[in-house]
This record gives sequence, C-alpha cells and structure tokens, in this order.
Amino acid sequence: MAMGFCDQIWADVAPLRQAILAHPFLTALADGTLPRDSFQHYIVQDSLYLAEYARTLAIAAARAPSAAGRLEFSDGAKVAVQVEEALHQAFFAQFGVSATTAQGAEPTPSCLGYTSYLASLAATRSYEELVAGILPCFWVYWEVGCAIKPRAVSPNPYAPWIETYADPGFGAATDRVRALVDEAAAATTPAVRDAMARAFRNATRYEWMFWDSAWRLESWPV
Ligand SMILES: Cc1ncc(CO)c(N)n1
Repeated sequence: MAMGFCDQIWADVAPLRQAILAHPFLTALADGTLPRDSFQHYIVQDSLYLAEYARTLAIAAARAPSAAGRLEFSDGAKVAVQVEEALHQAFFAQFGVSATTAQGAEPTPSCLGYTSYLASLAATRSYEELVAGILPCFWVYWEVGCAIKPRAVSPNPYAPWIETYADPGFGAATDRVRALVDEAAAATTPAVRDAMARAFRNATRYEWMFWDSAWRLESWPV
C-alpha cells in the first residue's frame, strides 16, 4: 500500500525533526539544566503563541467541511486557551514571571512570524493548506514529548511541560488531526497537496525557530 499523505510529509521533514530533537534547548530541558531565563522567555512567548493559535484553530473549525473537523478544531481552540491559562500561569508562578512582565510582553520576530504565517494561511489560503500548517504544532510536540520523557532526569523542574506533551490524550488528538489532514489531501488535487506539503514544512521550520529563539533570548534587532 502506498504511503499515506501525512506519513509522506512527515518523512520529508525528517532532517528538520532531527534538528529539533537535537536542539540544545530541548536537550537541556530534558536534563534539567535549561537556564531559567530561556524557559521564562519560552513560556511568555508560548503564552502569546497559544492565544493566536487558538484563533487560527477557531477559523479552521469554521471552515471544516465535516462535523468531525468542526468538533476537533473547536475543541483544540478551547484546549489551547486552557493550556495558556492553566499550565502557563502555573509556570509563571514557579519561574518568577510577574504579571506585569507577562502582560507587557510583545511577541518576538519568531513568535510573530509563526502566528502571522498561520493567520495568513487562514486568511488567504485553502482549508487544506490551513490544516496542513496547523498539524506540526500537534505532531512535533507529541514527538518531542515522547522523545524527552524517557531521558528526562527526575526530579526535573520542567516535568509538567514534558507530561503535557507526552500525554496519550495529546497523542490521540494528534492522530485525529492527522486523519483530518489525510482526508483533506485525499479529496483534493496534486497542486493543492504540494501547497499543503509546503505549509507543513514551513510550520515545522517555525517550530525549530521558536525553541531556538528562546534559547538565544531573541528580541527585535531595532
Ligand atoms: C510554539 C508551539 N508549538 C506547539 C505547541 C503545542 O501546543 C505549543 N504549545 N507551542
């Protein structure tokens, strides 16, 4: 049997996934040595990211051709807001991010680049491209969570983060979104499938950039 569409685009980004799994931010997170300022940077930016990601998921829900898609993406939009409010607020307290710092934070170039890219797919591209661009956020984090969990030291200050993304429930959500992307790919043309593969690749690149930007404490150059 031929390889499914998602299996194909996943295999195509194997070098990007290797670069993600080998990134010093994630190796340091697993062994508990990640500098506190890098994690603070990450968690503040991720909170901004999730607020925008939730909006993009809500647009995907509105545009999904099937009830399964409308349910999945509207539920995803809700969970993204909940994670932003629960997990991140707990981390703000644990890692000493004040309410003023969190509320006054502006998105970095990498964060704004990623959220704006997804918003542009939602605004001006097909439903198929949009859902392909949405998928790495699920799938890359599920792969990272599963890869890091067995090598994480215990105790680890970042354990709740690792548990969130290695959770079988998150894996199941990833599988369902993947099935929706496969369904969209099967029903469209080769040209749209190529565009889907590009959206998937670009979003995966932004996933690497997001961790790298936290590692480097990225800010605006001017
Ligand atoms: C940047 C980014 N990508 C994916 C996830 C997973 O939800 C997240 N929290 N943040």
